[in-house]
Amino acid sequence: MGESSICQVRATVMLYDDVHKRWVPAGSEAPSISRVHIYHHPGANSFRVVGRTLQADQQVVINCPLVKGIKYNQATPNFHQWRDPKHVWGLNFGSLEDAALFAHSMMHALQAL
Ligand SMILES: CC(=O)N[C@@H](Cc1ccccc1Cl)C(=O)N1CCC[C@]12C=C[C@@H]1CC[C@@H](C(=O)N3CCC[C@@H]4C=C[C@H]5CC[C@@H](C(=O)O)N5C(=O)[C@H]43)N1C2=O
Repeated sequence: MGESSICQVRATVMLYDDVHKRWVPAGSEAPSISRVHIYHHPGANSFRVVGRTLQADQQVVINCPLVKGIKYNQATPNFHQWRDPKHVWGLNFGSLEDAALFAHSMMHALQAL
């Protein structure tokens, strides 16, 4: 039994560049919409956020394990963010519905850990 997707949304995945104090698109230079999933591995009871660009190249722009205690910050209805040991991730959602769906699944995952 592998991983299954518990939600998929469209979002632009951003990383915060602490040096220059600005957000940069994850992956390539140009901001692009990605399909972002939260995958659940029932065996290990683990979750991770995986996003791939919608273009043909399907570049993986985020592959972030979720660990217990992560604070998920809904900075605005459309822009949510969280920290991992090395990065600050930001998701600019394609719609408010996607934002709400992702937040719901994220909160579920964080409670299940
Ligand atoms: C304690 C802690 O870690 N605090 C973190 C947040 C946090 C809290 C709790 C748990 C986890 C975390 Cl992560 C923190 O405050 N962080 C994380 C790194 C960046 C930031 C620091 C300073 C700047 C000031 C402004 C603010 C900001 O970035 N935005 C405002 C709200 C939405 C607004 C929306 C979109 C992005 C797209 C580009 C830019 C723009 O709109 O042009 N932008 C924005 O400007 C966005 N900041 C942050 O969020």
